[in-house]
Amino acid sequence: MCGIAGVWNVDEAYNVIHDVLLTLQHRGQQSAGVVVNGFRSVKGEGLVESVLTSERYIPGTKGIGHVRYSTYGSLDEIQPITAHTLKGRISVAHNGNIVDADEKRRFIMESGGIFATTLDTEIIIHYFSIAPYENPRESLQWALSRIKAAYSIVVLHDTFLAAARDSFGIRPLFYAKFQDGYIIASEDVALRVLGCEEITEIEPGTVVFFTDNNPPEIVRFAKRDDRFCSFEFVYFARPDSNFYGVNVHEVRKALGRKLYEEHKLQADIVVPVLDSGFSGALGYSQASGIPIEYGLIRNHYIGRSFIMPKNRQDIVRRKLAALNAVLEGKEVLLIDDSIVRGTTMNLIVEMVKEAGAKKVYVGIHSPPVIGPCNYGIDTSRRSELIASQNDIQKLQEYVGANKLVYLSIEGYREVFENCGVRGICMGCFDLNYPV
Ligand SMILES: O=P(O)(O)OC[C@H]1O[C@H](OP(=O)(O)OP(=O)(O)O)[C@H](O)[C@@H]1O
Ligand SMILES: NC(=O)CC[C@H](N)C(=O)O
Ligand code: SF4
Ligand SMILES: [Mg+2]
Repeated sequence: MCGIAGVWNVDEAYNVIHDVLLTLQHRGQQSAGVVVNGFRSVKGEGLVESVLTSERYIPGTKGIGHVRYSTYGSLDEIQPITAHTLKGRISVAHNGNIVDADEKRRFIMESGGIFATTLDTEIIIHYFSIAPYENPRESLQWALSRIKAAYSIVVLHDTFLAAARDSFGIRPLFYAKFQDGYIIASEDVALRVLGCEEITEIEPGTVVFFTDNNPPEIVRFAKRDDRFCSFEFVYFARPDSNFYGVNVHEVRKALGRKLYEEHKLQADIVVPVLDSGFSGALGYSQASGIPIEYGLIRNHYIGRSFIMPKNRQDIVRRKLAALNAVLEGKEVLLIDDSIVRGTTMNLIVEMVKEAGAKKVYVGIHSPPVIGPCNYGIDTSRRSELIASQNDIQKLQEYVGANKLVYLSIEGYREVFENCGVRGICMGCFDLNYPV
C-alpha cells in the first residue's frame, strides 16, 4: 500500500512530513524517506521514528515523503526518487503498482533510457521526461494519462507540487489547507491529526497542482471510472480514516454484523484478532449479543505482520499472546478481517486452544482471498493465497478450528452498497479486476 505525504508552503516541512508519515506508518514499515525543497533528502530503512530523526532535520517549506511496503523492485530501495530532466528536477513518491511495469521499463530501455532504481515508480519520471511538451505541468499530465494503474502519487518539481490519482482511484489521496499552504496525505486521518478541517479527497483521474500565490488547480487527465480498493476498508487503512465520506470502522462493524446475519455461530465469547479484527468483532458481538472479550493481547512494539517482507510467523508469535484467564473452558469465536496467506490464523487458533479454550470457531468478515493483487499489495502470485488452493473444509482443517466461516461475496458487496460506497474493486475476491 505505502503511505505518501506532501507539503507546500508550510513551516518546517520536514517535521510536518514526519508527523504525516508517522500517522501513515501502518501503510509501510520497510523504509521511510523525505525530500524537501532544494531536493535534499533523508532516507533510511526502518520505521519513521528511527529514520526521520530530529538530528537529521533539513530546513525547507516544501517537500514530499514516503513510507514503503514494497511491491516491485528490490526491498532495500527507498522512495521518494529524484531525477534531473530537461524540464527541471523532479521527485516522486508513489503508492500503488504500475501493472505493466515490466513492459514499460523494457520499452524505455530499448529506446536507450537508463534506470537508477528497479522500482516501477521510476517509469513515471521517464514518461514525464519523454513527454512531447516543454512545459513540465503538461508533461506530467501526459505521463499520467499514459500510465493506467495503479498510482496515487505526490510529485515535487522546481516550480510546483502535484498530487494525482489514477482514473480508477484504486489508492486513496487527500489534501487540506494548513497554515498558509497545503498538506497532502494518503489517509484523511493524517490531516485531521494535524488539525486540518476542510479535507478534500482527490478525484480519480485528476492531478492537483500547488503553486505559489495561486489556489490549488485541479486538472482532469483521464475519465473517472471508480474502482477503489475495498481492501482498504477491510484491512489497510486505519479505522479512523474515511473514504468517500464513509468511516472505515463503521464499514468493518457492518461487515461483522453481516457475518452474523449469514452465520449465526454460538459461542461464550467473541475475541477480536487485534488490531484490524477489532471493529468487525465488535459488529458481530453487537449483532449476536455474545460478549466481546479481550482474549488476545497485542504487543504494541511490534507492527503489522502481513506487510513484513519476511519472518511473518515469528512476528505473529511475538505480537499476539493468549489471555488464559479469559479463554480457559470457553467456547471462543475468533473474528479477524481476512485470511490471505494463512500465516496468522492457525498460530492463533493453536494459542487459544493451548490457553484452555473448549472450542474455537473462526469468523472472517471478508470473502476468501482467491486472486492476486497487482495494484499495490505484495500478493502477485496466486499460489501464495491459501484460499486459492483449498476448499473451505481444507481451510478449516488447516487453521485447526472447530468451524471456519467467511462472509459471502454477495454479503460483502451489499455491505458496501448499504454504506454508500460505490465503484469498488474486489478483484482479489471475485477475480473481476479493473485492468
Ligand atoms: O492470512 P495472513 O497472511 O496471515 O494475513 C491476514 C492477517 O494479517 C493482517 O494482520 P496484521 O498483523 O498485518 O495487522 P493488524 O495488526 O492491523 O491486524 C490481517 O489483519 C490478518 O490478521
Ligand atoms: N505498496 C506500494 O504502494 C508500493 C509502491 C511501489 N510499487 C514500490 O514498490 O515501492
Ligand atoms: S485486488 Fe483486492 S487488494 Fe487489490 S485493489 Fe482490488 S480489492 Fe484491493
Ligand atoms: Mg490482523
